[in-house]
Amino acid sequence: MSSIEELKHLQISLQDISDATNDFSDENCIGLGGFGQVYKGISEKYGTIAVKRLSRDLGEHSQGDREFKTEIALLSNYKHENIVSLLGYCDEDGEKILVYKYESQGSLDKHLKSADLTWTQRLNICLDAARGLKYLHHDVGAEHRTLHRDVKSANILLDENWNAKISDFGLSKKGPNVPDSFVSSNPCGTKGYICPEYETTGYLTPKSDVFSFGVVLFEVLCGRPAYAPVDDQPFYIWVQKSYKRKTLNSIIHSGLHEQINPASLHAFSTIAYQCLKNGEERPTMKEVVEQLQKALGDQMAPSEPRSDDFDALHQRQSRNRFDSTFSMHVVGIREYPLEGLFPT
Ligand SMILES: Nc1ncnc2c1ncn2[C@@H]1O[C@H](COP(=O)(O)OP(=O)(O)OP(=O)(O)O)[C@@H](O)[C@H]1O
Ligand SMILES: [Mg+2]
Repeated sequence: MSSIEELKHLQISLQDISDATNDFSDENCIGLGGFGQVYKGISEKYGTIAVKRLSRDLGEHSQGDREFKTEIALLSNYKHENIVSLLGYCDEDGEKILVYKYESQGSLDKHLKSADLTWTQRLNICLDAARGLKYLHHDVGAEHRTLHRDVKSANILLDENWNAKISDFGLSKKGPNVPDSFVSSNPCGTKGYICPEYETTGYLTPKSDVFSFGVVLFEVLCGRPAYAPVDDQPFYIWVQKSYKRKTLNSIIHSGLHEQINPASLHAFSTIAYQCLKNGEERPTMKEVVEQLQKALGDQMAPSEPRSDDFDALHQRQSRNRFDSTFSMHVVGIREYPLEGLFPT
């Protein structure tokens, strides 16, 4: 883990950020999150940027301050096409600001309902995001292995070509040899996406991210956000019931009916459903990537007939469905405090 001293080269002056955002003008404000306001800016050096300004009332040593330091420390270590790029940061005059490459299509949650976003585009977005998470869980090397802890469609950003990138690492946990399971004392995650066992036990594992990602997959399929309950029940319970009753046809985004190849829908919904199972039974992100690749391949295959009656096909295919169980090696319950990532 880099110390803040080693990251000095990432510093951007407050003056440069202020110039780029028209002195943080309201017209430049593009969003508001838990960290504070987000502004679009144009910088001579970096081009179009997104500027996250920590709310002053979150203050020093607050959760926001910890998230600020975690985000810088983590993102400076990651280089992957499906992970958002941190260009720099500013810690000056009591301001704490993160500067990212601007992703022109914004976050995935804003596009869920869009009739213009095709099934193939949706599949590619999910596959990109899954590759980003797979990188964090498996590919980055033991030393930098990371649980994201706040996987949701608002934290998946889209560039001008609809390539997806995982963002918002502030809540992430990492450390040398992050264990497969630990108890978190910090509040984390977002309602609608948090796995049920975390709410009751406080346990976090890579499978917690997998659960949240499964929720995102169903958001993409149904074209609605998971933070809103449906029929007085959490979104994930609603989709689980529909999957089990084989009535998915009635809950998928109406604009997708005509486009989805039934085999693709089968592969996609099956892996999404597996992600929502109990911790041990959920797939790894590696397996999620493989199944999404299959869903994309099935969609591109020209010979498959389109069918409006996916549920009938699902009933036939479900006998052969992807149903392996995945074991997880639990090495113990440990706490990785975020303090200490940086010298104080
Ligand atoms: N790099 C970026 N490029 C373009 N838009 C961005 C970028 N980063 C953030 N945004 C926009 O700003 C909004 C707010 O982002 P932010 O991450 O602060 O909040 P959030 O994701 O809604 O919630 P949380 O605080 O839990 O992450 C996003 O939904 C997105 O639309
Ligand atoms: Mg966010």
